[in-house]
Amino acid sequence: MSNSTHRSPNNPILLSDSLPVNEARQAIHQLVADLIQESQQNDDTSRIESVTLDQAINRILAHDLLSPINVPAADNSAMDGFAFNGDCLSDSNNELTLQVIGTAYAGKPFEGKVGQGECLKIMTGALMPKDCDTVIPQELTQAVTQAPTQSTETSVVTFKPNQVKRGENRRLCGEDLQLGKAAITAGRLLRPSDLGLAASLGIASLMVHRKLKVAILSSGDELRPLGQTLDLGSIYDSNRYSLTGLLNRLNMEIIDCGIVHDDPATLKAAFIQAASKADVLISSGGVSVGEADYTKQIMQELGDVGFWKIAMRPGRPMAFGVLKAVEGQADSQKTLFFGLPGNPVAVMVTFYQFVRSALLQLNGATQTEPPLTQALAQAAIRKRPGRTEFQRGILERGPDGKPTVRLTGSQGAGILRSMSEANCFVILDHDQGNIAAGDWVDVALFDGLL
Ligand SMILES: Nc1nc2c(c(=O)[nH]1)N[C@H]1C(S)=C(S)[C@@H](COP(=O)(O)OP(=O)(O)OC[C@H]3O[C@@H](n4cnc5c(N)ncnc54)[C@H](O)[C@@H]3O)O[C@H]1N2
Ligand code: MOO
Repeated sequence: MSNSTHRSPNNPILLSDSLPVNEARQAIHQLVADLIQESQQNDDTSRIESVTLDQAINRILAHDLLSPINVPAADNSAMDGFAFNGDCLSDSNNELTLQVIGTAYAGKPFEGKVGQGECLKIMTGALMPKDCDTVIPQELTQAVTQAPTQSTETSVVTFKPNQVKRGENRRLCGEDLQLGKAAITAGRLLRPSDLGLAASLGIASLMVHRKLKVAILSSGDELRPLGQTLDLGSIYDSNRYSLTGLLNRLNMEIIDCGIVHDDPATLKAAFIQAASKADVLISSGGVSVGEADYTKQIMQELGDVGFWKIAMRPGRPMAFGVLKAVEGQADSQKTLFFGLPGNPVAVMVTFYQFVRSALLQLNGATQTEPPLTQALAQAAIRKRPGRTEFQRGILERGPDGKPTVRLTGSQGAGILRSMSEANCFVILDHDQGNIAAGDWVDVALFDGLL
């Protein structure tokens, strides 16, 4: 990371009492950009690997994928119907009659010549004969068999010449993809359609950025692992499981560092260990005012980490910066660090708002922002201006067909059920005040479908 003050997580601007969400996002984006630049200078080719298409979903394409062929490879029919030369078309409403001289099937082209007054029965996907440029769909024609003993190949079809325009219902060579042009550009988070597209080009494997190694740990004396009986005041560690789910959805390689208790030496050892193995470390808990003091001290020794109070709810306290695997060593491997607040909903909100985009950016993705949509609030929502709020909601279609959203009950930062029952965040802007029933609000869906 650069030592320039404006890029440091400890920048004085960032220490303002409440940092607006957008400024926090910008600072994270800049630091990640610096880390990427550094690794490019080191010419780190180990960050790229080849994977077969069945392993490529949710990976990030490392180089432009150039098409080795035209798609389609030749002009072909987009409809089941009759192919002919458009010279015979006109604005006339009078029936035109063409002689059917053969059939072209997908994968079995017609090799003969189609002359004036003639046409060819053609199936969707079949190659267009070179004399033909237009296809009339079968349902717009009437087949007239010339003589009961003759086959369809010698029958005629009639249709109105004003029902189709020259060149219609034909897919042109290269109209989908052109030979040598980028079919998918570098930085794409690969979706099912991209895998299909690569396969349609005959490409069986893709060069992708290697999975990021993301270490996770939970900090807190009250935390117990699953399987242990709870004593008074202790709770099960749920954050590591929410984080595991979030990271699996992004196809990251997870290094689970377990629960670390509130002891400076243990915490420091855990951070050093995680930093020596991982590209990114995400911890939860231990960043609020009371607890941050010794965490701050450790962070200062291990790297450059800022402790932020962000103008958002939930997710107000958060630590962010870089850690080094070896204390005080300038060229030690750098690990991006997110110290998320301990409250279970705050963990998921801060992951959504800050960590997700940073991981995608660090992993080479060009499009890192999740899409937003809008819905009508089913009921009034209380909101104080001066902070961004991430309420949990259910997006559904209202009786008039318009998208509406309702909140999932109590919205406390520790109430994980409010997340579990929701299918979206209702995002209320920094300057936004109370919302009235029927107002439009921003909504971010949890699930991507295609
Ligand atoms: N005086 C102040 N107190 C607090 C402030 C503040 O600004 N001033 N901020 C509050 C907010 S907002 C949050 S969020 C929390 C964040 O504190 P920590 O990050 O130090 O988190 P903890 O205190 O460790 O835990 C908070 C809460 O979450 C539970 N927790 C923690 N880890 C886990 C886990 N892995 N699985 C399940 N639940 C977990 C923990 O038991 C606490 O109930 O600080 C406020 N206080
Ligand atoms: O903002 Mo805290 O992060 O409420 O949970």
